[in-house]
Amino acid sequence: MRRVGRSFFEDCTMDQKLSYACDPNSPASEGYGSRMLVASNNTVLDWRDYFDHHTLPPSRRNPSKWPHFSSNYRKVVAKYSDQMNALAEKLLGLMSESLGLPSSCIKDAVGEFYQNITVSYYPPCPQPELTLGLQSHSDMGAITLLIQDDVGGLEVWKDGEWIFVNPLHDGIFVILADQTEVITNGQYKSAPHRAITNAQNARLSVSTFHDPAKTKVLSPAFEPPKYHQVKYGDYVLSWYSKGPEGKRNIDALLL
Ligand SMILES: O=C(O)CCC(=O)C(=O)O
Ligand SMILES: [Fe+2]
Repeated sequence: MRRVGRSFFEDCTMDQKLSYACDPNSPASEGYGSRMLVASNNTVLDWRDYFDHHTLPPSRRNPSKWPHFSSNYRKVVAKYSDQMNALAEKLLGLMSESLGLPSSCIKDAVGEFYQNITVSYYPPCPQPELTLGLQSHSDMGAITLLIQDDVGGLEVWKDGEWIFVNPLHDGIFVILADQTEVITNGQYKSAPHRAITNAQNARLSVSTFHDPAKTKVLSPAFEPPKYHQVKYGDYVLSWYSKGPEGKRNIDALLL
């Protein structure tokens, strides 16, 4: 997956990339784009190019919208999507059991996965201290599975400081997202994270997001609830209108 992702960003001409351009006016639209996140005061521009693939449910999967320049690109993305889907479901099952719930509990609360695969490409940045690759945020959905190359740049906010995530070549980094925090009533917390840049090396990461349907209503599976119930589509709209900074969107749901 890393190899085909890298080939798109490094071997294709700008015209080839732009032939798959996403719609810049529609959040999370499928295709190639730059700098998705802009801070609410419009000042922060992320130092990032990306390609977003809509991969699940099967009705959203249309490989003709994915690059064809590398011969097996579409096959690799489809297979990777299926494998990440199975892993995400398994992990949510183990988390449910760890809380004394039936193993299907969190997955049932999320419903059918809406899965997006985003390949992020961070070119070397001449002045890395002036910008971020991707500003601080927590992911909106249920669970994100991330792989990165050996350059490194992902940081997670823990105990009041940013912790650098050492790249593990064969490791998959699990990032819990906001709806898992709601469903587990805060027993599992979503993790604020960001990507920093560096002046020397381009960096690649692949995030596979597993989200509820926009129509799904999420609420805590435990009493007394600590979070308001929320329709996922409303949550996404508010995330994009207020900006992602840190965890302020999920904090707004606290009772
Ligand atoms: O590039 C990374 O390591 C982080 C990517 C990320 O957080 C995201 O795509 O939501
Ligand atoms: Fe993220």
